[in-house]
Amino acid sequence: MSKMKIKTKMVHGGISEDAASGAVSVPIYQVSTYKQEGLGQPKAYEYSRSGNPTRHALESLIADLEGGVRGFAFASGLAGIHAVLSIFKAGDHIIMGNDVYGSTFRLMDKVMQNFGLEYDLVDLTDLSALKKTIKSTTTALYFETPSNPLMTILDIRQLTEVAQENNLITIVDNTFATPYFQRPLSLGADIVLHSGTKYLGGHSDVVAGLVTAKDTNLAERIGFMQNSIGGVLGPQDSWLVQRGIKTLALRMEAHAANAQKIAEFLEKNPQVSKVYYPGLPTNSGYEIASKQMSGFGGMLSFELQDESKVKYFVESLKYFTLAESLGGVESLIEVPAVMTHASIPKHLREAVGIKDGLIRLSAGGEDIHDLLEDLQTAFETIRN
Ligand SMILES: Cc1ncc(COP(=O)(O)O)c(C=O)c1O
Ligand SMILES: N[C@@H](CCSC[C@H](N)C(=O)O)C(=O)O
Repeated sequence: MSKMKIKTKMVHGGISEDAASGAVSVPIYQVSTYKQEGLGQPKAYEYSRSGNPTRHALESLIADLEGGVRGFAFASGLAGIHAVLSIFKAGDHIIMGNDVYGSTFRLMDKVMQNFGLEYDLVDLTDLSALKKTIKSTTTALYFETPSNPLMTILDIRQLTEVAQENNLITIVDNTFATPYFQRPLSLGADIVLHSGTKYLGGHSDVVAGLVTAKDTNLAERIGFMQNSIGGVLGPQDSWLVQRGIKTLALRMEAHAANAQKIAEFLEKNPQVSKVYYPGLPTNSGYEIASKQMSGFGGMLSFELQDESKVKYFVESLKYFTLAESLGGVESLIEVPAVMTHASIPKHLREAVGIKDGLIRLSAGGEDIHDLLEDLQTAFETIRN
């Protein structure tokens, strides 16, 4: 039989039904502990932090989708990132993309550093900068592509080649692309992680993190940290994320189609000075994105010619809700410098190009005509 295609895997991948009852959705096992056969004889599960059938179904699904050996579900994306960073030890040096998500930076800078992890932020579009930063204690390379919020595209294949030559573990945050559009493990990465709060959940109703690894050694180390630190995803939320993933392919097509049209609309607008969307041929990441992604995603950012109008603009929209987060069926808009990336000091933010006036937008699944009309009205409002 031919291998299951990614779209089919979203519905039937991992553990997608209940063998005992025939239920076509995995039941919510709302339970903390499991009866043991005899002393020292647990069955498949012994305690729900260590393993829960509903969570396990989701974990097997993310592994299946990304091509990993085992998956892990956490109480948030950051809990997953924390567990992954915890597999390293004091004195290890990690190289991070210089425009990683603000709270990932904060976790590294304000938490992990206190436990002895060292890090450098590097512009990973510049391979020579990466090579110059690698030192004898460097153990890992960590990045997002597309990045939050500038949609910077990094060449996963090229970066993992450098990482492999230097025995570094490559960790990719695949939140923006999702496994529907991009699968970093197939391009040489070792660990892939997600804020499941975003496209995987897809309905702005759950906070979750998902991780998967390419080999059993890494998977065992992450699994040990998941159980030891304990930031696991509960059964209700595991079920919600699995349900979200069933429609991921359909939603991603809609998000990307809307984002492409919005980006083209913004690019033609004289009130806009710059648009960041990898699906625009004018974007510096367009060629690499076309090679390593099968779609450009639903996220984009832009700058207004007149930065003083940003507040007025984001507050005058009807369908774009002013809110942090992304990847839900409802369109969202936000200002990274004040909202999602406020945890990055201004000088670091500005050095990578996150200006105070940058606006980030998550294209939802609404009718594109309504979305464009809403934006057009806001542009007219700020012009008057
Ligand atoms: C790219 C990216 N990675 C990780 C996270 C962290 O995820 P969470 O909010 O689920 O902890 C976020 C957003 O919060 C994000 O945008
Ligand atoms: N206030 C939060 C930041 C949430 S950002 C959520 C999401 N990753 C996004 O980019 O929209 C914090 O301090 O962590």
